[in-house]
Amino acid sequence: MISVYGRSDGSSSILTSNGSESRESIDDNKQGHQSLVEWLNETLPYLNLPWEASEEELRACLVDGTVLCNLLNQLSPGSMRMGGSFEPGCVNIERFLAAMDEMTLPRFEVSDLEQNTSTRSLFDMLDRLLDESSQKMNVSHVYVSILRGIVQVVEQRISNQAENLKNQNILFRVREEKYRSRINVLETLASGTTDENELIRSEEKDVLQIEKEKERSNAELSKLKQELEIVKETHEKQFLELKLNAQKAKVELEKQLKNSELRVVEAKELEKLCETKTKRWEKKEQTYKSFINHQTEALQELKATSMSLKHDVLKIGENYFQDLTYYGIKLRGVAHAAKNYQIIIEENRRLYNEVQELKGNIRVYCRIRPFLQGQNKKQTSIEYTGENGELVVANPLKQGKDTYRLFKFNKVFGPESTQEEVFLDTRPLIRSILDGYNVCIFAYGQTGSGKTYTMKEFLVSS
Ligand SMILES: Nc1ncnc2c1ncn2[C@@H]1O[C@H](COP(=O)(O)OP(=O)(O)OP(=O)(O)O)[C@@H](O)[C@H]1O
Repeated sequence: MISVYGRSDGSSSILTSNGSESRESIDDNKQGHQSLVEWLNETLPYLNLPWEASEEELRACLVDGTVLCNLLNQLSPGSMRMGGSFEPGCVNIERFLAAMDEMTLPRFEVSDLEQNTSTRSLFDMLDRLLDESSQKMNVSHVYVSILRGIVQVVEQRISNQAENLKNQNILFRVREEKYRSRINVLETLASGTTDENELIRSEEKDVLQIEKEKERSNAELSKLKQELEIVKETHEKQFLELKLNAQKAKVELEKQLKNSELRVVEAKELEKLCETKTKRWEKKEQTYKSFINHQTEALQELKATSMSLKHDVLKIGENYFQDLTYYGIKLRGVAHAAKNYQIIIEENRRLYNEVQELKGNIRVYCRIRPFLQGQNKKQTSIEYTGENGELVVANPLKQGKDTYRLFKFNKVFGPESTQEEVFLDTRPLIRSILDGYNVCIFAYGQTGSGKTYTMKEFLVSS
């Protein structure tokens, strides 16, 4: 919609459909609006319009045409033909237009205003007429702006009336369509009953189907009721079981609560024990720390001693090496001496065995056994034993020269001779055995003469 606003200088500004207008035109429009309000209050004091009255308030004031008529009567007394009071609505506007005719101002017909399509051109024409009249009749700009405002109010009112007429036309059309549809229904009802019968049959079929469905639904309902009862029983059983379980769980929970309380007490005791243990550990830690410090000090001392020992060991090693070299030299001398010693020993051995050979390779010794216990000591046959191995044996059974018989041995051991004495005389033969010479020692004599006794001791001693 495009609205035309009056101005104090007689010009007009155009407001676009989205309501945008230049800043300059808005300021001019405000000034014109305020001057219009001031003029209306001065002309008709009973209006008592507020200084910043909005355009809507201004329109509401002017909408019924009474204020327009009063204004025209005030500006041109006696121009309005009325008896002191105005009728509301279009009557006042018609009177206002008639007064304008008398004032030879251009006018318009109310019937033209009722047609909404030509309203815009009509008001454009009015605007132009107002411009022309203001130029021709030297009417003040204020007056022209008032008239323009009046025209705008009339425009608004007429547009509202046109909108109402449109709505009424739409309502009438809707009602007409309703009535037409009812008439069509009635015509179809009157046209024949066959369609109705078919409709009735189909309705009966529908009723039968509905009854069947009702029976099915009843059966399903009874089944559902039975299932519901079963479910109810099971739920009750489950509820009882849950109740029992809950009671058991409650008892168990109480037990667990008691156990937990006991555990809490135990935990507190443990906490106390832990505290005491931590104190002990702290004490032990302190003792260990002091011990470690002591040990570190001892270790440092040990390190120092080990260093001194190492120094001493090095010194000893040096001395040992010197001693070793010294003893090596000595050992070489000893080895040299040993070589000579071996030669001397060999020589000695050779000489020794030569002595043994000189003593005799075959030696015969005689040992006289002493009398055993229970033997008569007077019944001996030994008459004489010499130191050079001579032995004289007496035979009482023979007489003369044959009574005594002389035997010659390397040595004769008497009855009092000991085992050591016998061995000392045979020991050089044992050395000859060790020197690699072959030696044979055997005993000869009658039974019980002491061969085993002598040889045993000889073997043990050797
Ligand atoms: N010189 C001795 N001094 C003391 N007792 C001896 C001596 N020689 C032997 N006898 C004793 O004489 C007993 C007989 O000695 P032995 O058994 O050595 O004789 P024997 O010659 O070996 O006899 P046989 O040929 O029967 O074996 C033993 O009881 C032994 O102890």
